[in-house]
Amino acid sequence: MSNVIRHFVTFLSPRRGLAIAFFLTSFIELTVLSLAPLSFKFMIDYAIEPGDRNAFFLILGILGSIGACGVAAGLISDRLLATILAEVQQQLRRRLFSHLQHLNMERFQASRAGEHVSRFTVDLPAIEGAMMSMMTIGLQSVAVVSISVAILFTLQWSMALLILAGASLIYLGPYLLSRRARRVYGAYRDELEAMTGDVQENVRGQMIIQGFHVQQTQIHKFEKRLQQLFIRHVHYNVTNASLDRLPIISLLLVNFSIIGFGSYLALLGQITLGTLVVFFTIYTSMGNAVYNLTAILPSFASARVSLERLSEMLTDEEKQQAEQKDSAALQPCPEIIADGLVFRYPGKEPALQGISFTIPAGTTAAFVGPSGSGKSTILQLILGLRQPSGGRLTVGGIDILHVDAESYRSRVGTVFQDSFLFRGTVKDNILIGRPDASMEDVVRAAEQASLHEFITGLPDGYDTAVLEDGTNFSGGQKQRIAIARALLREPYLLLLDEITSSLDPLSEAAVTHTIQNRSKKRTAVIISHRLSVINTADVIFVMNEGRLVDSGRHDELLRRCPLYLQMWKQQDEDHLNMMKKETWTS
Ligand SMILES: Nc1ncnc2c1ncn2[C@@H]1O[C@H](COP(=O)(O)OP(=O)(O)OP(=O)(O)O)[C@@H](O)[C@H]1O
Repeated sequence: MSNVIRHFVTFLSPRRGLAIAFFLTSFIELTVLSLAPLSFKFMIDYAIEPGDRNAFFLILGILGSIGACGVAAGLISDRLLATILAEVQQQLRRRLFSHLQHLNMERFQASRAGEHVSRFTVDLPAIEGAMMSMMTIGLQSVAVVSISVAILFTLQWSMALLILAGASLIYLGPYLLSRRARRVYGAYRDELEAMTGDVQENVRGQMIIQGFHVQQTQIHKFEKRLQQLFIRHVHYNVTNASLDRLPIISLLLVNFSIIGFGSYLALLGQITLGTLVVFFTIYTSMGNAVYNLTAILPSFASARVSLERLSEMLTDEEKQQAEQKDSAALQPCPEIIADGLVFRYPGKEPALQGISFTIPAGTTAAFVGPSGSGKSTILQLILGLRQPSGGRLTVGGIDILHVDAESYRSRVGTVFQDSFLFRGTVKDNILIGRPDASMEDVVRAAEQASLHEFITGLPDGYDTAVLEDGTNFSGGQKQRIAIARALLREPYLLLLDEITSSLDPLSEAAVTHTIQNRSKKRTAVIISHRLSVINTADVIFVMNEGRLVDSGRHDELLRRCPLYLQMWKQQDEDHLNMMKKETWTS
């Protein structure tokens, strides 16, 4: 609990002024609330018992004025709290989203589909709920209990002691249960997250699910997930109910003892009737306060689980400050040097096994090889999305291990195998390459990617809406938008991963021409299964099973590299077969 409160205090510190105003107004309200039971004593002992009407009206007037102050302070504190909580949520959402933008690829791939979304939809609201409880019920209950204890001890110590012991008993049960509750909440949350991930994956894969007509298999798989979730859900509800029930039982027991002991003291004449009424009233409000405190324990346990899940984000900024990065910007025509490069995906055999190569400044290099030979991995290492497990990789003299992603990638244009489009317009999607580019630059990039004519043929041209995942565009169109995006950046280093796989032969020829007709400032690295795209590259690296087996120009490799020759012949054969098929069908 103290850990949770410590975090909450950290969240409050940037808005210290608001927080102080809130605590001040709350203090006024709570003091009024806590002292309210004393009014009975004054009424009974100074007005009702002596039968003094003047004293009655005086006490009533004073009580009314104090009460009005309390209500006004309460209203102000509500408004302050609403602002504080909204600001804290806003800040946490901002930090979480920004943290998400800087997660490395390994972390993304190790996470489940629903994990990151549930940080926003489950964990942040849980933290807000607990903060709200702490600053309303928690604060109120602690104040009521402290003030009540002080009053009770000034009135009669033995009664006060008994009430204090009783109040501790009410709190004890839930406190002991809280560790188990945290475990149960965490397990339930994990299962809920897995279910969200399943639903997300199912929605994204609907085309395949319906295409293969495997809905029943999906329902069956989801049923299994629901069964696991059901067990966790029952545990969750039982724990919640126990956290509620235990204090009620303790409250009844303590009620019984206090009524007996208090009445006995009054019977012996050791306390006045007014004092007895005050004791009962204070005990009732104090019992309620303690009960309320126990009622917010589940939200604290839940917030603790959420804070643990967000711990990566909360420590992120400190880590970033600790890391020393090379913020040197990429120079034109960078030379790329790999020396004994090793890379291993977690829990797998090395995908790259000690690769060394040099891509001279301003040249076009191509990586070819069978599927799974490690080509895309090299590209991701050059881009700095992954860090080498061994060896050294420098781009334009910058060691990729210490590169500052922002300054380095600002001059790198990349087209990935999967040409992802964001919701927005075609223009927005191209502008991702360089948000401050002019419309002329956008059109030029689109022309270079053989896209301009297609866009101007659309009803809304560059302002045509792109739906989620770019579902209203074909694979080839998406790929050309992604190419325009990369070219718009005017990159010093161009990285292209299978960019022509979805293009028709005409677009392929046009795009290939654009890329090979490079500016003097650019180095390009191309991965392609289509050797026709890369046969004019300055240097071609042939990969097989994570190793570099040969390198050279197209003609040289055809003469001396059996694997390259085999791939070339295979491609020729495929091409001929395709031509024959087309002639036959036409
Ligand atoms: N995210 C990943 N997690 C684990 N292993 C991976 C991951 N990505 C690739 N691999 C493995 O690393 C090896 C190299 O993969 P890579 O994608 O670099 O090959 P590639 O030559 O680009 O293949 P392709 O031509 O089919 O795209 C393969 O054995 C692959 O299974």
